[in-house]
Amino acid sequence: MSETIETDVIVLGAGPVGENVADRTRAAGLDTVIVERELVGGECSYWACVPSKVLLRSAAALRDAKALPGAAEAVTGELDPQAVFARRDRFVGDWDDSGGADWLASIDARLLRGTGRFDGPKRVVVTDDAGAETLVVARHAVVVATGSEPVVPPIPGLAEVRPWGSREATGAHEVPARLAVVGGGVVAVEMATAYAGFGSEVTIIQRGTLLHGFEDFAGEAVAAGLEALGARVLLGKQVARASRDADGTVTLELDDGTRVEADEVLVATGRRPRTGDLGLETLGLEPGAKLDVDDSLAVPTASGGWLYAVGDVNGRAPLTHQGKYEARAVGDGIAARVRGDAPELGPWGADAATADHRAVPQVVFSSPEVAAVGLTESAARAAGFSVRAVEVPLTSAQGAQIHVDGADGRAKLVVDARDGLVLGATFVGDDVAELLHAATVAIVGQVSVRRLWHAVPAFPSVSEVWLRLLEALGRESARGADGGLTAAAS
Ligand SMILES: Cc1cc2nc3c(=O)[nH]c(=O)nc-3n(C[C@H](O)[C@H](O)[C@H](O)COP(=O)(O)OP(=O)(O)OC[C@H]3O[C@@H](n4cnc5c(N)ncnc54)[C@H](O)[C@@H]3O)c2cc1C
Ligand SMILES: NC(=O)c1ccc[n+]([C@@H]2O[C@H](COP(=O)([O-])OP(=O)(O)OC[C@H]3O[C@@H](n4cnc5c(N)ncnc54)[C@H](O)[C@@H]3O)[C@@H](O)[C@H]2O)c1
Repeated sequence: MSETIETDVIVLGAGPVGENVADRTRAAGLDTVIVERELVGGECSYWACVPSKVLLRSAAALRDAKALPGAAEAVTGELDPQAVFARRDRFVGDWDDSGGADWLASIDARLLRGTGRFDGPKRVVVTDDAGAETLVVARHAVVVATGSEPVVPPIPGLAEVRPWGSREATGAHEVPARLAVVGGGVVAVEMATAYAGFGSEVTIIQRGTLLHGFEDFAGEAVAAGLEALGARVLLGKQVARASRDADGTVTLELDDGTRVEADEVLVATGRRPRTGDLGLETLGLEPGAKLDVDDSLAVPTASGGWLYAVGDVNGRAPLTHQGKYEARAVGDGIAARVRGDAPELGPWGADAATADHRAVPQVVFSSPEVAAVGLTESAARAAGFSVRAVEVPLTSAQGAQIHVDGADGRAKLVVDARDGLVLGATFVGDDVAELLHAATVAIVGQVSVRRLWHAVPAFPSVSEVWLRLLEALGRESARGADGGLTAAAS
């Protein structure tokens, strides 16, 4: 061991979540060492959220312009993928993390570059690229924020065709003429949308339906949207085997005998927590498994309350914004304990990640977009709520018709019939992302539909769809403690 460092808090992983932990612990004056083996900023900044959204944005803007008389006539050329890739390169800083490292330096967090591994409680050994080892010992806490890694299913021949993962799809500099996409989750539909927008001949192969876990109409609309972009959508089919010819063509044989040929194949079949090589066995925990946490983000099985896990690695809500929310809670909670104060850990307390269970917002930047928060109708019923659910077309708000010609889409509100509180909302349509936060505020703020009648959406904004949803619940929902819904619940 070349060196031993003592510090108040160790943060393992400098993705968006680890960075936010360090931000809070440093704000509280705690000495903080943050360990990163790749790029400060993590998956999200360089290979996930940011580049994927940049790849999607230009084609979406072009589609909108082409759907608007007056603007359409001004569009005289086609999308230029190379210009989009150049814009993406700018957003990811050409995969240079000096900006992130400078920011860590500016808050006086100590960045240790290398791979961190536990060597017993509160002890992490960091090995740098040259093999030099540093032992870091935490006085108070270790926060694991090592993210997740893609899973490639054991389909015969698949690994041998050298498939793309999300890194290759978000980092590409060329557009394959034909792209096959295996999977039907968020990565699959967003990347299928992006490459269809670039002019690739896209085939998406999914064993079930698209966007499982969202309201059914979301996946159905996205499947129709992909077909409208020229993609082939094969649902209820599995890839049985894969091979690549000498000329580079990949052939996927499906379980029903269908053959799909492509120049590249993107495997987007989910991710697992990155805990396989963290030395968890030295803590009596299982390597490779997600780190289960309580609402203070502590790993309860580790004695002494010094071990925390935030972001993708705990498997609660693997999204950047939700991980950053957990990071703020855990950083402040650790600081409170060190000061000798009791952290606020009750539901909706400052140091508790309550929203992970009740109000996780997510936007899928497909065409149409999908924006959802809270429970779907079926999840609410499964959880035992007495449910009232209503759906309206997005174009019932005139703002949606003005926004773009040929507008389409749906909005759905799921309400607890016993007290009129909002349990969940889903919006599908062009540019619906910005509708979502109002629904998140309604759920977290425990605003009843009775009170929502007084939240008047501006005319002619797309937000008027909220009024249409209330009208679908009925004017009687403006009265009574339960919003008048009990009688109408099923
Ligand atoms: C294609 C794609 C698009 C996505 N788009 C969105 C989106 O639009 N919105 C959204 O909210 N979410 C999106 N996500 C999910 C989002 O990327 C993750 O939720 C987010 O990156 C999780 O942050 P994290 O800090 O927990 O993990 P990561 O971003 O994975 O960061 C973990 C960091 O820890 C480091 N690390 C791991 N092990 C060690 C170790 N032993 N020692 C030292 N360092 C280590 C890694 O190098 C990495 O930098 C997307 C994901 C993908 C794949
Ligand atoms: N806009 C966003 O918020 C955004 C964008 C991209 C990714 N993400 C997050 O990143 C994470 C990873 O996304 P993802 O799409 O890779 O995972 P996912 O879990 O959302 O979807 C995985 C898909 O792969 C399919 N699948 C799994 N095993 C398979 C097999 N053996 N054969 C065929 N299909 C199989 C599943 O049915 C599912 O459709 C998710 O947590 C997601 O929410 C978020």
